[in-house]
Amino acid sequence: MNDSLSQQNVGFVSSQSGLLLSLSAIFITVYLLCNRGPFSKIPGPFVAKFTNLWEVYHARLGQRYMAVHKAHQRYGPIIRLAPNHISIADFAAIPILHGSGLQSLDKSPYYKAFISGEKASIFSTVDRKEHALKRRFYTGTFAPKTVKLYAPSVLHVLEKLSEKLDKQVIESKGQPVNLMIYLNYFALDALSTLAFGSSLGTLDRESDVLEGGSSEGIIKTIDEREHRGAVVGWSPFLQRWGHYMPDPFFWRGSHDSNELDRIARACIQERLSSGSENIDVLGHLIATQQKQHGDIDIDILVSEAITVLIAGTDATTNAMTAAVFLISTHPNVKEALRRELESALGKFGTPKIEGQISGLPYLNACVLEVLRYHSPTGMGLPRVSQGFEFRGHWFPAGTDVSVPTWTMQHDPIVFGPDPYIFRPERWIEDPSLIKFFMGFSSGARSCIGRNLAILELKMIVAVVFQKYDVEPQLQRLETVDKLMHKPTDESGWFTIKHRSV
Ligand code: HEM
Repeated sequence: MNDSLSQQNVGFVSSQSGLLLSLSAIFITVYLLCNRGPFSKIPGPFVAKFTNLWEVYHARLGQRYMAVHKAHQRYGPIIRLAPNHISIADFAAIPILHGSGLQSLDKSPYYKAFISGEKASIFSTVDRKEHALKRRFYTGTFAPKTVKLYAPSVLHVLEKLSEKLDKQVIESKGQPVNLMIYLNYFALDALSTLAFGSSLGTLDRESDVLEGGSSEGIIKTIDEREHRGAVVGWSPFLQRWGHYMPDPFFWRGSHDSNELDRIARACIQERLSSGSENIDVLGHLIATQQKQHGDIDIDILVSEAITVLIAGTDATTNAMTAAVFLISTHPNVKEALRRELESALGKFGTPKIEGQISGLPYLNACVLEVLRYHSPTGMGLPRVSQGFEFRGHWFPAGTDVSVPTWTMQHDPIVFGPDPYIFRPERWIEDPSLIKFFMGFSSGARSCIGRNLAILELKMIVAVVFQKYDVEPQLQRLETVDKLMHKPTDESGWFTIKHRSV
């Protein structure tokens, strides 16, 4: 009896000391993480000191940009978002992170989550040298004077969109219409016309279901791929093992990607055998490949054409939807815009050539303000430090660093006391604000499609507000943050009628 009691005592004492040891180990680890290491003085959400799950969690909720913004408001301009990721809300950090040429930093391994298949694209490749080679492939493809040559193709798709909207005015009988889906069809058709040499024909069919693809359609496929990448990107564990997760969020949506690949390949093959010399993105890519390598590698052409389609469609659709929402809910802006458009295009007139709208200052200010206020790429774009000092902090090589785009585009020190107000006039009152515009990023990894994106945005805004009266269903623009910061589906519904004389 005494023996068993003393054995129990020994067991109790040893389990107590085990517990004590574990607690001490946890305490020491927490203490060391909080008080030692290069980032011990950098504040941030408490859990972010130990795990990248803080970022994964907010990305999965689709509100990461706002979580980062609130964290900056609470902890200051330099904060820790994960054990190895620091967010720097300071314009002075932009040239360090987003410099040109060899001054640029590698993209963070976050982007590996967007590699589909074997090869990384111009967007997803993280390595600077590999990227520089890919970027050379696009030399001149999206230069301002080249994009002007694409305008007739885009205007042709715009006419088709306008016909479909005319039909909707009659058929909807005043009930709300999903305008965002039509803008998405427009972006898909315009970009496939330019990049595949042949339109995906989504406006004609009023459907994004591809022949042989799943009934969910290509828009949902792109959206799911982006959201999945935007979540697993923050966690090397999920990048590797995510597709074994029971949650279908981590693996669905690959079927339509294969269909897109098949369609792009067929269009490109047809174009190559026809010998056509159309002036479009595909024509440029073929010519550059011949010049640089002397022959054609169809795998590269297919992969780049799909990259252009995916990179260009989603961001442009989001920006166009946000533009229609924001302008239609700001009557003063809408009236000022219509005055300018009418003086350039006549009453209810729509653009027939690009030159009619490219130089309109108020239209330009509206586009800049949409991209600032809504920020289609709201997140900080993560880069890998090569070792630099900033504001008294040392960021050793290998640290992930980013500048939070949405937060910076709402900085009251730069944009004045009303950064949360949609007010295009600010760009006309103070043209020097353009130095702080981050809509397309900057430096070596900035957007190659910005000239085309701006052209499409201006065309859509001109046609929608010259021809129609649109009214959103929601009172305010609701958004969700995936890879892109986008209007929710509900924000895309509008009633639409012709403008009365
Ligand atoms: C309003 C529309 C658009 C916005 C706001 C936008 C924004 C951006 C931003 C911020 C980046 C940098 C991404 C990063 O560093 O992670 C980027 C890159 C890129 N964009 Fe766009 N974009 C738009 C439209 C387009 C269009 C129309 C195209 C193609 C025709 C395009 C093609 C690309 C490509 C290929 C990259 C990767 C460039 C590189 O890494 O060298 N984008 N875009």
